Amino acid sequence: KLARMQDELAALPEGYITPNRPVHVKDFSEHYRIMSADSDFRFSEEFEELKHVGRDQACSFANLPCNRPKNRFTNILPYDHSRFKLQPVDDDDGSDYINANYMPGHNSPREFIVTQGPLHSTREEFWRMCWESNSRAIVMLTRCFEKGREKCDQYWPVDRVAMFYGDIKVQLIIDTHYHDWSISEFMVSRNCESRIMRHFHFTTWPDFGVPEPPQSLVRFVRAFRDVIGTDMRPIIVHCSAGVGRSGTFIALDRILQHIHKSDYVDIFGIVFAMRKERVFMVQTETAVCVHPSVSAGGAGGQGAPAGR
Ligand SMILES: CNC(=O)[C@H](Cc1ccc(NS(=O)(=O)O)cc1)NC(=O)[C@H](Cc1ccc(O)cc1)NC(=O)OC(C)(C)C
Repeated sequence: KLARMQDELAALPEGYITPNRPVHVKDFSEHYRIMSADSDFRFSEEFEELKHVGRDQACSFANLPCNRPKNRFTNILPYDHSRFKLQPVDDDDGSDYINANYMPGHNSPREFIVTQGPLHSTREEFWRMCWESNSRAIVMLTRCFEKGREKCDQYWPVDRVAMFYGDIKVQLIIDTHYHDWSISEFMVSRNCESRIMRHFHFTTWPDFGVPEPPQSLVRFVRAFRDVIGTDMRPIIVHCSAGVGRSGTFIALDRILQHIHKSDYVDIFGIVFAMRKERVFMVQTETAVCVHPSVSAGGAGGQGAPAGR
């Protein structure tokens, strides 16, 4: 069946971009060898085919004068059709706007909400999105400062003193530190209702770089998924722009779950689908190669918490 699918794909006319390119897991190492040969030549060719995917879609709300200051970067704007809409506040133009898009995952078409690292001026909107989406998990993939540049606001309390972000109260309950990440639990309250939200913070992934070793990211994704399971409430994912590291995290989460139940993997199709929802999802063609030995659980768990 897979061979017939691959023959049909190969027979498609020149220039037709196929949204799906399945590769059999047992062939993945050979596939990776071929694609990465000559300085990733075929990976670069395939990545180039994704360049324009989704780019014909409107970003009209992001470009409204009242919303422009809410965007961290001028070239990273949410598409209208998949943007998260905040509950509007009275007659406040733009009060439903945040730079964030719904994103499909392995378990559901709106499993994730991908967003930019909050600005100091948009931290209240960020917490409104956490509350109004009914999310119980935040994945953060950047540090607040990298190489002296602000990548993300310090939007959460660093000690047990409660912080208020608009009408939302956030109080740290517990935080556990590991070598490459920390996991915190917050009590989040609004209008006499309280919820527990978890914050999964991966701290060793440089912007435009790769985690070192890449296996640390695989371990983080597995630790995250071990805690979350298939909770159907949206998972909020952000880095600085909410495209490169966020897209790679979601792609890896999908791949690791998919290959537990299937004998093929379609990385191209996953990135193609994400780019229809948010611009530039996954920024470089050097995918984090998931060798079957890792997906079978060979990478080990979180290890003991690092010293504080
Ligand atoms: C290559 N860098 C960028 O495109 C960043 C946005 C960005 C994308 C991805 C990431 N990595 S991440 O998604 O993993 O956080 C960080 C920052 N954009 C900016 O710095 C843009 C400039 C730019 C760069 C490249 C381009 O093609 C168009 C415009 N600058 C910019 O927005 O300047 C402000 C912050 C002063 C308003």
